[in-house]
Amino acid sequence: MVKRHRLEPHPASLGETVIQVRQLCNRFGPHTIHENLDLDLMTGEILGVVGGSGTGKTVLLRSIVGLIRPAAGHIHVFGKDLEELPERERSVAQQRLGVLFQGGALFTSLNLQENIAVPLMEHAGLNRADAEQLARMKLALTGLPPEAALKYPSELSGGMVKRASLARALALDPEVLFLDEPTAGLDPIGAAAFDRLIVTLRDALGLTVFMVTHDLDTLYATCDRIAVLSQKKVLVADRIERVAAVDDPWIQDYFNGPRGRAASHAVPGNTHGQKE
Ligand SMILES: Nc1ncnc2c1ncn2[C@@H]1O[C@H](COP(=O)(O)OP(=O)(O)OP(=O)(O)O)[C@@H](O)[C@H]1O
Repeated sequence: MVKRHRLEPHPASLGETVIQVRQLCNRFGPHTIHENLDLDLMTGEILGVVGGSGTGKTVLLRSIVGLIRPAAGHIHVFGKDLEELPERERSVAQQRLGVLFQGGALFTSLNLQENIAVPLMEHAGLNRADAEQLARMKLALTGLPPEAALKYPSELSGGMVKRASLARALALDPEVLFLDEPTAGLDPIGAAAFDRLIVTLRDALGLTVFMVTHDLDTLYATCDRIAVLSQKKVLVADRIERVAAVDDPWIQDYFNGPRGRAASHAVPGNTHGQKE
């Protein structure tokens, strides 16, 4: 088994609230997904968002970035409610948010540098030559070799697609990065490398990261705090050892089941999960 050691914790104490979700309600027809959900995302942190399948993690992500209109509640991004902003200002605020969607969402008919050049031409007004040059720099930032720039998504491994998708999420120099299941489908070595990349980029670029994941190793290796979605709200949002101690059946199964204990044992000096 590949052990994924916890990376250096973020040196700075948690900053200000960059995203504030209050009393959020999301419904699809008769189905209520979120009911009065509250959550804060602090500047500079990596927040892991976990919960059972269908608890609404992706819906929460999509609500925050403005892709789903909530039934009720408020989402303040950089201190402003995106819904209340005029179109132009909303678009500027949304460009400060980068999203790595589940599956990557690259255009299959474009090579990698063209994929990343698209938002640079559309939103930053760059000409094609400058956009593609900057696109190659973004690809390098995510650890891809120069020759990857001219490859098409179908020619790449899963890990390379993730990196290219990350490069596209970073195209417009966002301040907050949203990741939906970033390590899903990667082998343990590729997943561990992606964990390191996320922490390195957070530190180097001063990013704040909101990450939906089921990957316990990723949670232990990268996250400053974990938010657990359950019963239509955020049940708890705290440091992992405190979350794992919460007396809730899903939390106990998840963090203190065999896989949770194995992931926590991979962290040097961690005592959580060692008691039966
Ligand atoms: N556009 C939509 N229309 C109707 N229902 C939707 C829509 N998007 C999501 N849902 C429903 O909302 C619920 C939450 O979905 P979501 O994808 O957020 O769950 P999740 O917690 O991310 O799950 P998983 O861990 O399995 O990816 C699911 O029941 C899903 O079917």
